[in-house]
Amino acid sequence: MDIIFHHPTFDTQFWLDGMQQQLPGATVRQWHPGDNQPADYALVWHPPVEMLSGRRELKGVFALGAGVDSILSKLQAHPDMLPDGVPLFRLEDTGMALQMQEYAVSQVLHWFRRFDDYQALKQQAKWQPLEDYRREDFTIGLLGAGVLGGKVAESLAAWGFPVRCWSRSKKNYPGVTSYAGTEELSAFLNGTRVLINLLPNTPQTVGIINSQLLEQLADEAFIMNLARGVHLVENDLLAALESGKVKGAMLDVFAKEPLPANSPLWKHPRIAITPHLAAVTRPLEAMEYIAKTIREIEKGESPSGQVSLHNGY
Ligand SMILES: NC(=O)C1=CN([C@@H]2O[C@H](COP(=O)(O)OP(=O)(O)OC[C@H]3O[C@@H](n4cnc5c(N)ncnc54)[C@H](OP(=O)(O)O)[C@@H]3O)[C@@H](O)[C@H]2O)C=CC1
Ligand SMILES: O=C(O)C(=O)CO
Repeated sequence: MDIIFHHPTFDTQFWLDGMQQQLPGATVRQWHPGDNQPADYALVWHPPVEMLSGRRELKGVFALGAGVDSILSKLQAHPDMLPDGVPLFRLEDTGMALQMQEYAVSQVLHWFRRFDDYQALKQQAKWQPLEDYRREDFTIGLLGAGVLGGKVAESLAAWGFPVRCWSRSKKNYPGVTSYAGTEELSAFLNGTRVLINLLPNTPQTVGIINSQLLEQLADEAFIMNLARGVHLVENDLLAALESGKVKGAMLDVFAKEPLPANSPLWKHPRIAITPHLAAVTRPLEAMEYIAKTIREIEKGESPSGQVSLHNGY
C-alpha cells in the first residue's frame, strides 16, 4: 500500500514515521511536484491540484482537519482534482471536541460570572459587586450540532445551562433541545443569549450571522465564532455591539486570516480574539483514526467520516 502526504506547515517527517508505525505494511512518502507514481491513499491539507488530479487509483483522500471548505472550493475551480468516485474523508473529533469544549465552557463561564464587566470596572479602580446573572436567563444556542457542536452542547448542558442546538437534521443529545432546518431557525434564535457557531462553511451558511439574525437573539447577547470567518458579517457584529444588542464576542476565525492589523475588531473593548486555534489537529489521534479508517476501507467496510460532496461538508 502506498500513501502520499502533503501539508504546508506540519512536521512531515513526524507524520511519515507515525503513519508508517500505524500501518507497518505501507510505504508512506512525502509528495513532491512531478511525483506521478501510484498511490492508494493521500493525506492532504491545501493540496496542489496536480497532487491528486488524474489519480484514479486512489482509494481515499484524507483531509488533515475537520473542515473541508478549502479543498471543496479548490475542487470547484478544478473539478478534475478529485477523480470521480474517490471518497474524501475528514477528521472526526480526533481530540478536537475536547479542545472546543475547553474553549466554549471557559468563555461561557467568563461571561456568566460577569468577568468582562469586572475587568472593565478594574480599569476604573471601581469596587462594585454586580447582580448575578441567572442560569435560566442564559440560554446557549449551538449553530451546528455535528461532531464538535454536539459535544460542546453536552458539556454546557452539564453545567446546568439551558442548551439548544440547530442543525439540518434533528438531534437527540441529553439535556439539549434540538431545532432543525431553516423553518426552525427563528424559534432557535428567540431567547438564545449565547450563540456559538460550529457550522461548516457551505453556500447555505456563508454570512449567516448577520444583522437580521443578531436582532432575533435575546438582548445583551454574546457571540462565539469557532467555525469559519465567512459565517460572520463583521460590520453587522460591530453595529450590534454599538447598539447594545450584543454585549460581547469571542472570535477565533476571521474572513481574512491573519486578521489585518488595521481591522477595527482588534481594538474593540468587547471583542476577544484568538488566532484560529480553538481546536487544532492532534497528530497522534489523527494518525490512529486515519489508519483505522484505511483498515476499514481495505476490508470493504464503509467507515464514517466521508464528506458528502453534495452537501459540502
Ligand atoms: N476554529 C477551529 O479551530 C476549528 C474550526 N472547525 C470548524 O468547525 C466546523 C464543524 O466541524 P464538525 O462538527 O466536525 O462538523 P460536522 O459536519 O460534524 O457538523 C456540522 C453541523 O452543521 C450542521 N449544518 C450544516 N449545514 C447546515 C445548514 N445549512 N443548516 C443547519 N445546519 C447545518 C450539520 O447538520 P446535520 O447534523 O443535520 O448534518 C451538523 O450538525 C468545521 O466545518 C470547521 O469549519 C473545525 C475544527 C477547528
Ligand atoms: O480542522 C479545521 O477545520 C481547522 O480549522 C483547524 O484549525
